[in-house]
Amino acid sequence: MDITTMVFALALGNLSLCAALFFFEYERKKSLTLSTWSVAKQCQAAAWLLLYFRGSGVVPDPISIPLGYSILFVGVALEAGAMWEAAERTRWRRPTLWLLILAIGVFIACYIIDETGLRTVASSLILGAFYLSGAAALALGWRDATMLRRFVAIATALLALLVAARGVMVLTMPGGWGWISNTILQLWSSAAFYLLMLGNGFGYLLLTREQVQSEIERLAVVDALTDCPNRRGFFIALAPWLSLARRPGLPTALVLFELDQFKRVNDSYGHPAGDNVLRAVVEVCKRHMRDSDQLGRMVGVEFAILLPRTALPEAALVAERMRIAIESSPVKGERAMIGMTASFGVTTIRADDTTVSLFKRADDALQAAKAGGRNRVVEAHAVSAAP
Ligand SMILES: Nc1nc2c(ncn2[C@@H]2O[C@H](COP(=O)(O)OP(=O)(O)OP(=O)(O)O)[C@@H](O)[C@H]2O)c(=O)[nH]1
Repeated sequence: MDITTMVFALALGNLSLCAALFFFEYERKKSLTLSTWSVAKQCQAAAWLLLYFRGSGVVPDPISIPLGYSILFVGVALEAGAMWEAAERTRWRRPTLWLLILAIGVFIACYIIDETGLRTVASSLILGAFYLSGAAALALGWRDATMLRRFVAIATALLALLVAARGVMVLTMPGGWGWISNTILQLWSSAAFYLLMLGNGFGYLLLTREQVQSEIERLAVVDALTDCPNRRGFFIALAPWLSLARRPGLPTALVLFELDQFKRVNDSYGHPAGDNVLRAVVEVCKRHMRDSDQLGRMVGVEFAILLPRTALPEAALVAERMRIAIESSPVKGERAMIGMTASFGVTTIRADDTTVSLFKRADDALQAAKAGGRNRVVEAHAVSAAP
């Protein structure tokens, strides 16, 4: 395959990726990362098309070369940026912008000085460096990465080095090295671009897939609104403490609390304000917890706190501190400060407890606190002792 045909294949490949992305995004809300990658692919498609038309003699060199390569640099730099963004390193934009300005400046200067040799050195080194940056983003979190992701990172790095090697060869051995002539190197370099197009496509899809997967796994155990464990996450944390309760030693306490008359907050200030109150209450509670304590959102406005190695009187004291803190920490709403109170039920895990019996006891105490006028702490034994 001659170089012009390879460049045409690169243009077509990038164009087909653009088309696939366009239809994928058509009915979806665009994510920022996907947009960056889309623009990268569009730039690359436009650049390779321009370079193909140069090869076919349609667009003259003084226009197609500086413009085509500048657009290609932008495309490859954006592609690397999309990789960094997908790897949750979002501060790539400013350095990339400066590097791009520098790269385009150096390339045009090299082109003016020497239309073939120096120009090839500059373009190969610049493109190789940007591709290497994408490989580095893929290699982040190497230890936990899947084999496929490691493969894509290594393949991208090796191909990037092959692209850059052409520049080094042209600079150090302009006449070629043995049977490796400049034409063969040019062909290899074009093949490397082709494989990079495919490899980076995989790389990008892998990164985004991993991100979505980990978010799904996180949301299975974490409440999206308050960012504390949900019912499932809390029960997972509770399980070992239930088993430990069968052995002699310090007890573990469970505090169950519910915000009082929360419906009124939603009705008076709106649901978003209610959400803010929930987030603020969680923050207030966290300030009164030890590192080993565990807070979870059970359902609606009901929360549970696990207090390891804490006896009932101490747990009641912690609950009382939280009750006072919630009462004295009104949340700033759009129209007014929103005051809040909560009712608490406190118990400790018994040797024969199951999750059901434990929560039933804590809930009975909580309901007793509600029935007793709300904004108070009730210990479970007081409920059991009641006639
Ligand atoms: N803003 C907001 N409100 C919620 C959320 N989850 C549950 N709620 C609301 O919380 C309110 C809970 O009301 P109830 O448990 O019936 O009772 P209450 O108004 O809190 O009154 P008492 O429990 O009797 O003190 C309901 O209006 C729910 O819609 C949430 O995630 N965000």
